[in-house]
Amino acid sequence: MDNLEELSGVISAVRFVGEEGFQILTVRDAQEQEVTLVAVCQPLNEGESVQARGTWGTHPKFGKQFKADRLITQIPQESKALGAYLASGKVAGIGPKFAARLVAHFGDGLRDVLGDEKALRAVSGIGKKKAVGIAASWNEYQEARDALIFLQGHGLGASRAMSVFRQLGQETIVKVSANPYRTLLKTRGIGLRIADAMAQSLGFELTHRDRLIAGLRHVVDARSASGHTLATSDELASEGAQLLGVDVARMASVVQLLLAHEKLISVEGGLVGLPSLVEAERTIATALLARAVHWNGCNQVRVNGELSDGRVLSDEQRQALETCLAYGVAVLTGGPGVGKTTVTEVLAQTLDDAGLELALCAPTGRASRRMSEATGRPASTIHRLLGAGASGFEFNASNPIEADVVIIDEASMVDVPLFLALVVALPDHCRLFIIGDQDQLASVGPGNILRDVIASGAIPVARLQQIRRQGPGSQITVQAHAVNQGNTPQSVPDSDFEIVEVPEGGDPELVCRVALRVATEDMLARGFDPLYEVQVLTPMHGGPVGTRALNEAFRSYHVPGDRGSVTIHGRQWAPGDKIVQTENDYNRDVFNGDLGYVVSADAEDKTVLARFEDREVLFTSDALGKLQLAYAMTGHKAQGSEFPAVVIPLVRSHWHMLERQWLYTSLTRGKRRVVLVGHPSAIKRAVYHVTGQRRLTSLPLWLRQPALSVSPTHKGESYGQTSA
Ligand SMILES: Nc1ncnc2c1ncn2[C@@H]1O[C@H](COP(=O)(O)OP(=O)(O)OP(=O)(O)O)[C@@H](O)[C@H]1O
Repeated sequence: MDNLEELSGVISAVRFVGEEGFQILTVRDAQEQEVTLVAVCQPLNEGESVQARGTWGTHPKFGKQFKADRLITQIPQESKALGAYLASGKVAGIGPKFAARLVAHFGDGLRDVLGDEKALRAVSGIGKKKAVGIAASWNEYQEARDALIFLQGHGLGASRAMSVFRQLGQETIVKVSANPYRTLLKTRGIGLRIADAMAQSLGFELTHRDRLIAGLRHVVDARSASGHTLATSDELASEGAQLLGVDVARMASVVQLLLAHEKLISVEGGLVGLPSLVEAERTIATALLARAVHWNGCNQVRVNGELSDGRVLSDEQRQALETCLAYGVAVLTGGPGVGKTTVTEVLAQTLDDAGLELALCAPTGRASRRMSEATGRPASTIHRLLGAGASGFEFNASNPIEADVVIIDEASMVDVPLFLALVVALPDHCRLFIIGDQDQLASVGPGNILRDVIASGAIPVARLQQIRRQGPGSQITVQAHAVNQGNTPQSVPDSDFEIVEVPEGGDPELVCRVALRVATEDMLARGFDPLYEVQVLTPMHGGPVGTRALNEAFRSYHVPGDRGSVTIHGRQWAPGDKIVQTENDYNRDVFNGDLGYVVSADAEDKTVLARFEDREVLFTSDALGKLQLAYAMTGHKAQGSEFPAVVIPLVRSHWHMLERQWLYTSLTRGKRRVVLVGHPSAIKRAVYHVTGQRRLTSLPLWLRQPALSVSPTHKGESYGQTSA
């Protein structure tokens, strides 16, 4: 049972109508008291009777109000009230004039005839067309109302009910009653828990086939959301059984059912996966193996290993370059400062000199800009290279990109769907070089491309191990390698790496305050601009030292007293606010992970003007949800980006998120200064805690299966048959 209270009354005023059905209303309740009702539901009008369930609360500015969780409207029976209701424009074709005529003609019987076009035609001034229009509109309105009552009656909140009705339309009741799982799970915003509650309310059995299938699909989706493309059948059955509270044998038979219907695909050794992902990995393997052969064209390329600035490649780097030049596909990998960029530069120059057309790309906007700066050549995001737009990718298997060589940087971030899109869009003759550090955090999306390709042994890999970034002050690189090898990092005086320890056991907010001082006053004293050059990275969003708390603290420092801030959709925007884009926006040319600064915000137009590097971009209301404050961000969000200085607060309360790969990735984001601030035990935990869980994927299987190799486009020995 919920603890919701009831409120019923008649709407006496509509005070505010926002987006997505958000409304603030005045309601005259049964005691003739005027109260404030806040609801997210279908548009309501004055004169309408409402019955709401929800909670009373007090808004800091607007005082006492009732927040509705469920809300149904009642259509008045009494002719005068119904006339006022219709006069408000609720039913298409009826305004004040016709409402009055209808009331005069039908009196208290009006409600019963509104859906009957023949009866309506008896009223003077209502012809056939008008009568048909009114009846249709009324019936539609009634159906909508019935659907909302039905959905709420079976436990959906008012705003969810409205969203479901908007997506399913007039057939809502029939569709949902017949198969709540299939229907509701296809609608945006509804997950298994809600669909299941609805189905239970409709009387579906716990062992209903649709419930079991929906549960199993949920388990499979959750696995791919955490990066796997495969699972064992036993795992799926037991996780599904636990989720739904049914026995494992029953779920095991559902796994078999989905396999029989090819909704799951069996790989080998009891492993199963989603057909789309497994097929994608198989296609990737085929495309890579086809290129893993000696490439004749480059025998003519002369490699002298000299850079324009006089640097000469080390032996290790030269070997790496030669491996890349010898094959149609190769991986160039290594930790920070080992010369990946340097080798890429020479590789690109050599191939360019050979007259080949190059395309350089990286998974994020920031990484591609950095690649371009480092190599002195144009580079784009992978999405941009593939011509991504609202309707998908312009370049694909039937319309390949025009390039002889593709070099992709920060490959650890690329997931299976994006890598698939890239490899299928390569022309047959195109070579592919994959550059990245396999010890960085894995891609957000499913798969483990870089690690899998390296581990398979089927694709040539050039490994760089010697640190080339020299100098006594250059400790970031040294300490990053130490962390990667499981050693506790050391604070080195007068270097670019420092640890500021905060005593344990006290208030975790102390770490937040010390981090603030380190990232502002201390950085300023060392010549860094705290707003533009310093980035704070933390493992999580919540808690006293998560992004939310840190952003609040840093905002108070950078925007004291909310200087010049305006409120749009309940969020504050102030000139100078540091923000990050959280999804790719091709219309605005702003990409996931891009950092910007608010220039101005307009409460009236609900727009925010922000500067991204040297461009100003206008964000309209619909795009604001994709922007977040970025004084502090998670290490995951910063993947692929670099900053002049990085401050990393670490506290014991981050415990379960503290992990070596995360720390390694975060501290390699800083180029000129990195400071760890926090509890010594939290730093140790981050170094020693290695999440043993590897992603279970099918790419290594396909790469190792010789039967899968396709005949190479270019004649030559395949990689596995040579001594390279
Ligand atoms: N052969 C070399 N001779 C002299 N300096 C070198 C050589 N190779 C690399 N360096 C220098 O070492 C530093 C790191 O090299 P580079 O940026 O290529 O490494 P990276 O692996 O791309 O590093 P990160 O991943 O941290 O960006 C640079 O300052 C570079 O100029």
